[in-house]
Amino acid sequence: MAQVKICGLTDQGTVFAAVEAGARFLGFNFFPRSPRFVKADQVAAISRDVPPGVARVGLFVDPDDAMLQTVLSVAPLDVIQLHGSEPPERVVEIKKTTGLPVMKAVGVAAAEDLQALWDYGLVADMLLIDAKAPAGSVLPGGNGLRFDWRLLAGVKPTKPWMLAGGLTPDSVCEAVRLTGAKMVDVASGVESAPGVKDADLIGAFVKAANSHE
Ligand SMILES: O=C(O)c1ccccc1N[C@@H]1O[C@H](COP(=O)(O)O)[C@@H](O)[C@H]1O
Repeated sequence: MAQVKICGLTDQGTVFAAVEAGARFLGFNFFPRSPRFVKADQVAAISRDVPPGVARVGLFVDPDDAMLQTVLSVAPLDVIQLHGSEPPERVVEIKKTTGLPVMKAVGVAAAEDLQALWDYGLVADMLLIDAKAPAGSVLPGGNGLRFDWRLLAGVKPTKPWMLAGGLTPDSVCEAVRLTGAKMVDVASGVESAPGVKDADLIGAFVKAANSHE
């Protein structure tokens, strides 16, 4: 059984669908170039009735302090997800300036990429292990790409971590089995078109993530 984060929610209906399905993390994407981008005031409106125990995660890509302050002055967030090339010192700064826990994304394509898990494990509160975006991609994540999950065999990060990258209702159970992930994150795998979440797929994803012992 793995806890689920549904990332890239933009409307009340799918926030409700994710909560109803049992998602424990709701992701709101503040990267302007993403098809899942959502404005802070919209997040404030659609996340108002989120029950206790469900964390609202703000996804940022190399944000400056002004951007973080602007968003946080409007949108109620519980966790900051950093999905850019923020170095460890910047993770420390953002934790300090926002006062929120930070989940740092680490892109993995090969065994050598795993070193970053130890580096960021020293400073971040949580880690997000995602497929590394191909060079030249517009999006550093959310591309529906997976990595070779066998790379994580025997790897025990020092901080709580989520598995991400190309997960779908059909693949998430196998991903959890192979990696031992206790938390999983999905964006494109529960959409009917880029940026358009599908309540049935969200339900199927959470059910599949929970079906592994
Ligand atoms: O979803 C996006 O548009 C996005 C944009 C920029 C950075 C990260 C993004 N999404 C994150 O990427 C992973 C995997 O997504 P997918 O399931 O493969 O589509 C996930 O952690 C999202 O939070």
